[in-house]
Amino acid sequence: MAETLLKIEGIVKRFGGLVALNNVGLTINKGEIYGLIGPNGAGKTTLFNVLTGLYMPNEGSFTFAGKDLFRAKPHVVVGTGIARTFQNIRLFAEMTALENVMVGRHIRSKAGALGAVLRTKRTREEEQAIEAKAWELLEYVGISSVADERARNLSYGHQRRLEIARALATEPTLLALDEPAAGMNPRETADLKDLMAKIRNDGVTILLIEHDVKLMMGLCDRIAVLDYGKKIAEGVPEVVRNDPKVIEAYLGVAHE
Ligand SMILES: Nc1ncnc2c1ncn2[C@@H]1O[C@H](COP(=O)(O)OP(=O)(O)OP(=O)(O)O)[C@@H](O)[C@H]1O
Repeated sequence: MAETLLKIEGIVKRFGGLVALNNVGLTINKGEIYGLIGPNGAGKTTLFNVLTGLYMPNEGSFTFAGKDLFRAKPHVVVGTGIARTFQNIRLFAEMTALENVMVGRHIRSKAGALGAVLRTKRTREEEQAIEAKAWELLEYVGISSVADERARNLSYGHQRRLEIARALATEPTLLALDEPAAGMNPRETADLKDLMAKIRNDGVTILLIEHDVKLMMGLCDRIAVLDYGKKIAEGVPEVVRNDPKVIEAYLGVAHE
């Protein structure tokens, strides 16, 4: 029996008169790669923003790992185990790759602000542990060779991986990736697919937005399709791919 990790029901998000999410419900099981597809403006990123506390939903319910996260603030969401990356890369451009990951890791640190100012032994030890973990994560995503480069000087593919490492630094149970393959060449996309499979095999559930239909069909366990803020289909890739509503709204001829 699949174990439910995330469950939303009846989520409504309005921007003035625009209903960006219209009564959306879905369940993500522990250990799966769950895909979200749909045309531009369908509400995919809005849903991510609701799930990570950046947007307050108007209606609905949201539980994660048994906790009520409806209208929870971003730091509460992260603390509960949801991490994300952004469609438009949001790294600290002037910091090194290593420092970027260390920032992500600080959320799990215990010494606190006073300890950081006083540079207590405990703080120093913790700082070393954070740095060691950051190195480990850079190795994990395959970019430790550029650990000391500033983020802004990294290639696009490396920046995407760095964002993933930074998100993983918060030790998430659910990793939400918003178009991680956007702008990547086929080689980088294939490598990214392997990385996502590895992350899932290591026990992290993945929620993924992507327009690369081939990638999604080959990687996801289940896929939901949004169109004009409504979920119009959900299921295993094979079923979603052949759903006439999905073909009409999104897949069309171009993706076949
Ligand atoms: N902060 C906001 N204020 C007003 N309208 C918004 C806001 N964010 C999103 N919208 C609107 O909500 C709708 C859904 O947008 P959203 O970005 O979630 O779509 P999407 O499916 O992620 O699209 P894309 O594939 O282009 O990223 C769009 O009509 C968009 O203009």
